[in-house]
Amino acid sequence: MTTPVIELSDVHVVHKARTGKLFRPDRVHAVNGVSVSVSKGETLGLVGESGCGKSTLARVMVGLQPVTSGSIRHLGKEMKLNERGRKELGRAVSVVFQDPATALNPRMLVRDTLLDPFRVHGIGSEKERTARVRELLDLVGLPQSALDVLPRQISGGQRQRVAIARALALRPDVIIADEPTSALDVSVRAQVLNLLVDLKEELGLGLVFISHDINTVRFISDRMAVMLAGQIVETGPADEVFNNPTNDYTRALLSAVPSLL
Ligand SMILES: Nc1ncnc2c1ncn2[C@@H]1O[C@H](COP(=O)(O)OP(=O)(O)OP(=O)(O)O)[C@@H](O)[C@H]1O
Repeated sequence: MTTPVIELSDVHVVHKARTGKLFRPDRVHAVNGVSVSVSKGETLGLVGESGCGKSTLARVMVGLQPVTSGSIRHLGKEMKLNERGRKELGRAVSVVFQDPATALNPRMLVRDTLLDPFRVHGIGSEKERTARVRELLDLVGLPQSALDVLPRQISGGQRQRVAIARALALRPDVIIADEPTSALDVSVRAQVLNLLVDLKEELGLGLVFISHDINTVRFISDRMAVMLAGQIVETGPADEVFNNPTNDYTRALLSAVPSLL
């Protein structure tokens, strides 16, 4: 078996609650003992309803969220979440967020948005950076003329392609796509999903696809993990989970019965 690119073991994250209302717990156990991994060339689908801890888990994987306990390994090496470890994880794993309208700087030309990761990490000469930026546009199916526009001058689907290009800039091993199509028009959702799948295959990436929609997760994933209240309650090959769910909550998601939780 190949070494997973990212492997989390028994990760816990406890947030301090945002408001200290009466009768409301002052702590939220957002991730409660999660062990999960993703390998190169594999799509792991993470499904669960709003508030179950998916985004917190995504932030852990990219090194942005300190963990209360548990370990994170990158290519078998345990990562300490100090400045160096965070930087290493941040290069190996990148994220595509839900809404490209807010994820992209509205005042930055696409060219500068794509050059930014190289500038921040001090990588390459100006000429090498420009060549790589042109390559990135090709990879995500955008014309070179897109370099000189602002995010608001292109469509939502094109903006998400820019966000995907930026996520690919530093040649990560893993891309985390956190509800990457929910803010887009229905008509362009399938195109963006197909682009992610094509890129995963072409570049041998690990892809973590996060969604509350189990049907989309099944369509895109090799393996699926179902999350409920900070825990993974079911995991396995996507078709198996979809066709023979063993957990009641997975069954509820599949039959689209509104959950009372
Ligand atoms: N920085 C934070 N401080 C305090 N509580 C937080 C913080 N981030 C998340 N939470 C809480 O932790 C729980 C899990 O949130 P998280 O955003 O990870 O879930 P999610 O499944 O991604 O939800 P959504 O799909 O709505 O983003 C929620 O109860 C949320 O309110």
